[in-house]
Formats: sequence, C-alpha cells, structure tokens
Amino acid sequence: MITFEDVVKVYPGGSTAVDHLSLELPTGKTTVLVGPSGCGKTTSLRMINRMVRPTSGRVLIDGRDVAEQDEALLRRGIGYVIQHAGLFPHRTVLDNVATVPMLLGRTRKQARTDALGLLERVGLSAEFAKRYPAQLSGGQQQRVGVARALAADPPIMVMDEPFSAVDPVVREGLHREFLRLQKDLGKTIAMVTHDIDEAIKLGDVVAIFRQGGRLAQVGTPREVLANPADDFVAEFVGRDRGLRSLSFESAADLPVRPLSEVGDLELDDAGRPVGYGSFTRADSLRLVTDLAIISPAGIAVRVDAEGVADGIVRHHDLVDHLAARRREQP
Ligand SMILES: Nc1ncnc2c1ncn2[C@@H]1O[C@H](COP(=O)(O)OP(=O)(O)OP(=O)(O)O)[C@@H](O)[C@H]1O
Repeated sequence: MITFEDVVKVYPGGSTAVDHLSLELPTGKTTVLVGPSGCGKTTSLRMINRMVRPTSGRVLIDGRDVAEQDEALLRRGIGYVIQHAGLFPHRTVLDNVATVPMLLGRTRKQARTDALGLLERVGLSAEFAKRYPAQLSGGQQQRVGVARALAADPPIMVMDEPFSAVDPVVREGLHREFLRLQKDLGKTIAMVTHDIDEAIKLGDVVAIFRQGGRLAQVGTPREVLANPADDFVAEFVGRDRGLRSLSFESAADLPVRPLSEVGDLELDDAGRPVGYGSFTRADSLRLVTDLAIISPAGIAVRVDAEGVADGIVRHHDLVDHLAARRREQP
C-alpha cells in the first residue's frame, strides 16, 4: 500500500501544489488521481518515486517512508510511464525495453528474450523490435513505454497521463489492453489523468482533486458517481452521471420477455438475432439501455453464451427495473 500522510508541497515561490493530502493507494489496485489542470496531481505522483520531496508530511510504501529509502532501490521497484512515452530515440524498441534489465544484471540475451515477451504482452509483434521510436505511431510508442516500465517487474507502476497523447480510437484500444494486463499482473498502480471518463473506466479507486491541491473525494468509480461529495465533484463527474453509473450495474437480474412478443424478430438458423443489438447477462445496464435507445423498435435482445436469443427487453422494462432497484436499495 502507498500512503500519503498529511502531505504538503509548497514550491519555491510560494504556490501550494498539494495541500494536506492524506490518501491510501491499495496494493494490487489501480488508483487514479484526477482533477482539473494545476491541482497537484503530477506533484503528488512524483512524490511516490521521490522525484519531488514533500515540504511536510510523509509518503510511505508498505509502511516505510520513501524519504528513508535508497533512491536507486526505491525507483527499481517503481515503473514510471509518462505521456509521449519518453523513449530513448537512438535505441531500438527492443533495446529500449531491455536496457534496464541489463543494467540490473541480466545477460544481454536474456534481457532481449524477456523484452520480446513483454512487447508481445503489450500487443506489439516481433517485427517492431528492430524499429526506432520515431518509426512507431503514438499508440505503439506508448505501448513500448509500458513494456519498458514493466521490464524490471516492479510491484508499483506510476503513470502520468499515459494515454492522453493519442487519439480517442487508439486510446480505447490502449485502455482495453491496460485492463487486460492489469488483471493478469495486479500491480499497485498510481495513475494521473485529467479525463474523468478514463479515471472511471480504469480506476479501482478514484481520487478527485480540486484547485489548490486539495482532495475533493476518494471512492470507487461507482461511489463517486452515485454520491458526489459536493457540487464541484458532481459537476466534474458530469451531468450524465446517472446514465454513466449504469456501466456498473449488471444486466444479470434484468427480467426479460419471451421472444414471441416480437412478431417480426428475425433469427438465423442457429437462433441468433439478425438486425437487433444483443447483450448477455454479463453485460451492463448501460449497454442494454444504449441498445434499446438505438433500436427503432425500442428493443434489446438477450442472448446466451453461444449468441442464441433467449429473451427481449423493452425501454420501459429498463425504467421499471431501475425504479424497483431504487426501492430495494434507496
Ligand atoms: N517545479 C515547479 N516549480 C514551481 N511550481 C510548480 C512546479 N511544478 C508544478 N508547480 C505548480 O504546482 C501546481 C500543481 O502542479 P501539478 O503539475 O502538480 O498539477 P497537475 O494537476 O498535475 O496539472 P496538469 O494536469 O496541468 O499537469 C501548479 O500550480 C504548478 O504551476
């Protein structure tokens, strides 16, 4: 666990970047620090790997003050990923990833073999290994940046706006890969973003900062959407937070109607719906709502794991279901 204990950072010149921050970042989880520009997110992040020192207060990793640890050893345990990847421009992709393990004593051959494996994990095939960073797209460079940070297998990853320099489509792909990787690796991650959607999607915990380096609210994405602490948080998470919170509601208990209710529901030979959006019990109510809204008939079709239709949901079923849930858990 990473702990901020009443941390203050005042830069020379007098501006308070971080104001009495107390925060716990749980082990094996992703904590996203999010907030408007200049509210102290990067400063807080950089106090974890001691690139910035607190003016007062302490930052602890598993109970040990980072200020009392050997700087090189501390940083070896913390992978660092920044915007624009920050790759070594005159080294190949493979060497960008293999350099740190070699410095840590791996043989060149072993480090390169490991690097190829890591590149594959972040979705880059061997053909990219011999290229130089300038010969890659922004999204590919960012993947190399993640692979490089993972190379020493650090328990902690500190990521400063890792996905913000790429376009929304590429970012979406990087998000998916990030979630897949993190599910496998279970690193303790501290990530900074100014994008609340990204925070909600990637964070197990979201820490929302306000101007002046003050913490406005900490909670799971679900908690901050459902119960914003004040007007600032409510505004920051967005007016559509009700709809967005449906992303965390499972469609498993949503009652469905028999297929026979829809006269012209077209199914293929295997019983899969044709021309209607479909969802499974594992999907979210947000997807079901989306499908029902898009469908001209106002219908979403539920399918089983094989894609075979087994029920339908109408617009108003969703409203009824949500109202019933609200009554059960006010
Ligand atoms: N090295 C520095 N010297 C003086 N002031 C600084 C320094 N670094 C940051 N600041 C100031 O501290 C405050 C917090 O900056 P910080 O970069 O931590 O915010 P941020 O939330 O990460 O912002 P952004 O999203 O724009 O990157 C800002 O007012 C900034 O101008």
